[in-house]
Amino acid sequence: MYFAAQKLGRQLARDSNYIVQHIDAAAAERRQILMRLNNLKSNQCNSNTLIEMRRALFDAQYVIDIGFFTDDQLVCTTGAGKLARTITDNPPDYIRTDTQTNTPVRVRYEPQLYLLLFTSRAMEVIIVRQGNYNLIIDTRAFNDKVIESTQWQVIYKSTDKMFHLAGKNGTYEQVKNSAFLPYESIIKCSTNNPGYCTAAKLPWSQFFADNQFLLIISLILISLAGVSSGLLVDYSLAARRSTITRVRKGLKKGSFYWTYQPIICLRTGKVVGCEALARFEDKYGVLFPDQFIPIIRKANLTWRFTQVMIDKVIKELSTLEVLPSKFKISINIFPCDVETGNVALLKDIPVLTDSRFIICLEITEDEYLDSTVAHAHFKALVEAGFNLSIDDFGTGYSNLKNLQNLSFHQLKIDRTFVQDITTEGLKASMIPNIMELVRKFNYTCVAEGIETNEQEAILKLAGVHYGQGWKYAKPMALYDFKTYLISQKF
Ligand SMILES: Nc1nc2c(ncn2[C@@H]2O[C@H](COP(=O)(O)O[C@H]3[C@@H](O)[C@H](n4cnc5c(=O)[nH]c(N)nc54)O[C@@H]3COP(=O)(O)O)[C@@H](O)[C@H]2O)c(=O)[nH]1
Repeated sequence: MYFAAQKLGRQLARDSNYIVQHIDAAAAERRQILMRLNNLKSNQCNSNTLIEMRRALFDAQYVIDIGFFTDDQLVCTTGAGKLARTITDNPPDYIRTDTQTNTPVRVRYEPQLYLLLFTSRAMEVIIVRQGNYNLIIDTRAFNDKVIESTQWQVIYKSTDKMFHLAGKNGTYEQVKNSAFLPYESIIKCSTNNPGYCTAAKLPWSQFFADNQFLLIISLILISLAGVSSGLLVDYSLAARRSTITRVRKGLKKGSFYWTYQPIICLRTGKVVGCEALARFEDKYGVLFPDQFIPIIRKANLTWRFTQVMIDKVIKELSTLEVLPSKFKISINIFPCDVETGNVALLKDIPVLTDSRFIICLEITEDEYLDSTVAHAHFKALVEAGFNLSIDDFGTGYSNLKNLQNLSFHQLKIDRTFVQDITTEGLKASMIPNIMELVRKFNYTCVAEGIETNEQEAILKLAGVHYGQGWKYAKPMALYDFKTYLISQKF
C-alpha cells in the first residue's frame, strides 16, 4: 500500500504539473499576442489589423479566435472578418491587472459559446480581453492526453472569490474540503501566474485498474491483513472495467470492428474507394476512436491493432462481389510503426499483396516521415504496389519542401480546413496553396469532412480530386456499406 500510495502521488503530481504547464503556456501566449497586437495601436479594424490578428492566430497553440473591440463593441474577428453588425461585450467574471503593462485583463468563462467561426457547435472557452483585443482560448487545450486523473479543474482565486476556468466544476472545492480518500487528490498552483491553480483527483480504483501488478501485491497484503473480501471484489471489478484492459481484451476477443466510409470522385460523383475506420463495443459499452487510439499508442499495441485491422478489413471487403478490382481501400497506419520499421512487414502480408484492391496506406504527417529510413520504407512499399497518402494534411508537422522526396501518391486535406470554408476562415484561404503543391508534385488530393454542397463546390473549383464526408455517407458497417454501394448502382 505504501508503494502504491507513492506511485499514485507521483501520477497526481505529474498530472497537476502538466495542467499547470498548460496554464503557464496559455498565459504566456495570451500575454505575447495581446501585447504585440495592442502595440500596433490600431484604433479601427482594417485589413492590416485583420492580417496581424490572423498572423498571431496562426502561430497560436491555445487561442482559436481573436476579436477586435472599439469601446465595448466587437467589430471584427479572425474567423468571421469584419462584422456586418457590431456585438456588445458581456461583463467579465473577474478583472486582473497585467503586471507588465499595468492594464486591466478581463476574463470570462463561457461554458457554451457559439463561435462566429464554428456556428454549428457550442464550445467551452475562456475569453480574455485586454486593450482593443480579445482572445478565445479553447479549454480542451488543457486536456492533455497523458493526464490520467479522472477529474480535474482549473480555477482562478482572487482574495475573496474563486472562478471556474476549465475541467470539472466543483473538483477544487471537494479536494480542498478533503472529500476524497487519502493520497487520491492534489492541489497545485502556478508560481508564474499567481492565483491560477488546479485540483486533480485519481481514485484508488482507477489507479489500480491501470497498475495491476500493484493491485495484485496490494490485494495479497490487504487480504493477509484480513480486509474484507468486498473490497477485493470492488477493486478487481474496476480493473476489469478499465479502458486499457478493455482495449487489450477487446483485441483478443473481437470487440473491434471496422466501418467503411466511401470516397467519391468529385468530377464524376462516383464511389472510387473507401476508408476503414475502427469502432469498439464490448459488454461494458462503446469506446470512441479518440478514447481507444491514444490507449493503443500508449500501450504499444499499434502494430498488433493494425494486424487485426488488416486481417478483418481485407477479408470482409473481399467478400463484397460488388467491389471491382482496383477499388481503393484506405487503411490508417500509425506513424510510430514507420519509426519502428514495422511498416516494412506490410510487404509480407499476403492478404494485402495478393488483394484485387489498391491498398492505400494513410499516414498522419509526422516529423519522422522525413527521415532517410522512413523514405526507404516508403519507396519499398510503393514498389510492392501500395499507394501512400499523407493523412490530416495541415495539422501536424509539414516540411513542405520535402513532399517531393516522400514517394507519396496522395495528400488528404484535414477536415478543419474544409469546415473553415463556410466561414471563410484562415485555413480555408490556404486550400489554393495546398492545391498548388498537389499539382507541383503530381499528387492526387482528397478532402475529408465534406458536409455541405457549398464546401463540395468550392473544393471542386479548387481542383480537389476526391471527397469524403457526411455529405455522401457516414462510416457504415459492412452490411450497410454493401446496401449503399448497390443503391449507388455501383
Ligand atoms: N491507426 C488507425 N487509426 C484509426 C483507425 N480507425 C480510426 N482511426 C483514427 O481515429 C481518428 C478518429 O476516427 P473517426 O472518429 O472514425 O473519424 C473519422 C470520420 O468518421 C470523420 N469524418 C468523416 N467525415 C466527416 C464529416 O463529414 N464530418 C465530421 N465531423 N467528421 C467526419 O473523420 C475521421 C476521418 O479519419 P482520417 O481520415 O483518418 O483522419 C482518425 O484520426 C482516424 O484516422 C484504424 O483502424 N487505425
